[in-house]
Amino acid sequence: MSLLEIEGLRARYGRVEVLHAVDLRVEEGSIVALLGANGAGKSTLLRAICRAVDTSGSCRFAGMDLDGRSTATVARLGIGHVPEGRGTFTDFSVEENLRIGAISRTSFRSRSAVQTDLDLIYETFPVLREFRRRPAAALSGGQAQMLAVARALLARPRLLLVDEPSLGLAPLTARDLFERLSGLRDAWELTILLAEQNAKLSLAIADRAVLLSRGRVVHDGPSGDLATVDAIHADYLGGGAGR
Ligand SMILES: Nc1ncnc2c1ncn2[C@@H]1O[C@H](COP(=O)(O)OP(=O)(O)OP(=O)(O)O)[C@@H](O)[C@H]1O
Repeated sequence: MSLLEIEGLRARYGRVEVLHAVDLRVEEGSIVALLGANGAGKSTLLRAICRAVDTSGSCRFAGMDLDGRSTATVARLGIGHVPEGRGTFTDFSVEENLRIGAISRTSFRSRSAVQTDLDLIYETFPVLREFRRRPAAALSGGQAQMLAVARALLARPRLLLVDEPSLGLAPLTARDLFERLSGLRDAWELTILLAEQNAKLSLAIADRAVLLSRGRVVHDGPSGDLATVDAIHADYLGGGAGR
């Protein structure tokens, strides 16, 4: 059984369908890159998994049917979402943002477990420790992206959905962030579904790549395969982002 099993998933905004019968499997412990040009449907697919958009079709997480569940329930079941644009509370301090991430679990996990995870976050992202009393608004783009990922981790998700983390980052900053993301898999026993336009960065850390084009999966294969690289080139040159 895969951790995430999606079959025939459709999603729409109002009357416009933007995902058309998408099939996708994500194995536990893997990193899967969800690639595609602007408007391909990557963000919508992540929102559909979180039940934040009108969907039909089958979506199962750890064997549980997500149909009819609320976004909050999906989060409690163990799916963390780092949305495009980060979604941190800019007036709050870095540490307040992190503690907000842990709220969903404080009822059943002790405060010391949260503190242990905070320490682990600060080991992984030392700059967040350094700036923990600063407002999130004062962080650079790369630091803000680290905070967004870190905040999602504090809910202890099994599956982390990360939307376009490289957006707006300088190339070196983006590479550093992706290397950290890759390291999180082991340290946090995570499975990661990474929606990205930047194919090169994503393929460097992913086990598998799924290519979306106009709301359909047009390729699904190991990230190191030539067929995968060819499919991405063809799609991006054909009408895509060309990065
Ligand atoms: N809130 C919305 N209301 C209506 N249409 C939307 C909405 N969000 C996205 N869309 C449309 O859905 C389609 C898929 O968009 P989506 O944002 O999922 O693509 P994407 O692959 O994530 O693109 P990008 O890389 O630019 O973020 C696009 O045609 C887009 O215009």
